[in-house]
Amino acid sequence: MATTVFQQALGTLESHSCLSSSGFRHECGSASVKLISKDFKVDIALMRRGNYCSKKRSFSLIQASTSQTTVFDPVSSPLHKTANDSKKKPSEAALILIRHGESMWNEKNLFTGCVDVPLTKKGVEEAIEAGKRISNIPIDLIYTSALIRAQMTAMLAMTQHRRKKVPIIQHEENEQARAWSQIFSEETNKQCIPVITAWQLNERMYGELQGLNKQETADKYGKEKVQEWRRSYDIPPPNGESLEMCAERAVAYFQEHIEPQLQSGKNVMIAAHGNSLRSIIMYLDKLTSQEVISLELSTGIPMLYIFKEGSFIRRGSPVAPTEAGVYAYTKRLAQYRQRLDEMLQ
Ligand SMILES: O=C(O)[C@@H](CO)OP(=O)(O)O
Repeated sequence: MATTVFQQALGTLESHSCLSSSGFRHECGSASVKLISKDFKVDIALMRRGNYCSKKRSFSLIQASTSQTTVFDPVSSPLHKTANDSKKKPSEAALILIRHGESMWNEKNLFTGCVDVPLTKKGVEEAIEAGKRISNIPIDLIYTSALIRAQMTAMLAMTQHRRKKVPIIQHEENEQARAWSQIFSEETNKQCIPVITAWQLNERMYGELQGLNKQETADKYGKEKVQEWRRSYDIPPPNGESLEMCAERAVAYFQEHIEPQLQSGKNVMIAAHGNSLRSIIMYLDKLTSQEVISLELSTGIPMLYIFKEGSFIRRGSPVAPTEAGVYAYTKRLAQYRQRLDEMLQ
């Protein structure tokens, strides 16, 4: 083979790194994981500096059926591993964050919060466009909020994915729901991506602003007051959640459920909301409560992070499915992309 995708990608790494640098701090802390028993209990001492630092967490790593799905993947398939590779633990994984596409209340400029509003036609198109941008990035597991706009976005984005795996919502609300949604073909199972819905990833609860027009609210209470409710870190809107309160559930969920998946080498996509994702990005990028004020997320724009050796490395937003810089950072991503090309030619 003449020039591999990896080699091409490496050639452009430098320029893309510059493009994706956003002024946020990228240095990451470290996480140490210690196995303390055979029943999957782990003790994770998160030694991160910043607002969520120095928290020692102890929890059971629940072996959800979703995390046990054995998937054929050009990157992780034993067919492509060398004897040496198979001994190594995966130390890197892709993490895609995506805010839902435009909702019907975004269009009407209404405070939405936890009200369960669907996408507009434009939102549907944004989700499909986002799917094209990430169509070459491996995804083993999808997390969404419990709200339809995030779920629609994840599903629509996956219609564009080149692996053509089928995203399947996991119904674990009770034993019957679990039993009735079982798949009885191992082969079919391998071609599915589990989608886990979690209320903890919902938009922050906007209290008594939900359903109010943003402009009319600013006219009534003053632009500064409304901006404080919308973007300050610790001032909640009337009877609603501040970003800090939203972070308490969203970041805790991320740390307890999603980080262990990344640590085990699973590539994850999270489809959620402006503020639940702002709180997660604050954690990933170690933003201060001042810095997060100016963090704005557009609807339907995917953001890629690489989780590597306990650190999150922000790669920015892929502008196109073949953008070399996206694949340059890790050899695994480059190999995945190359094998996809070979398989799907
Ligand atoms: O209305 C909302 O729920 C959010 C996101 O659309 O609005 P804001 O931009 O004020 O956080």
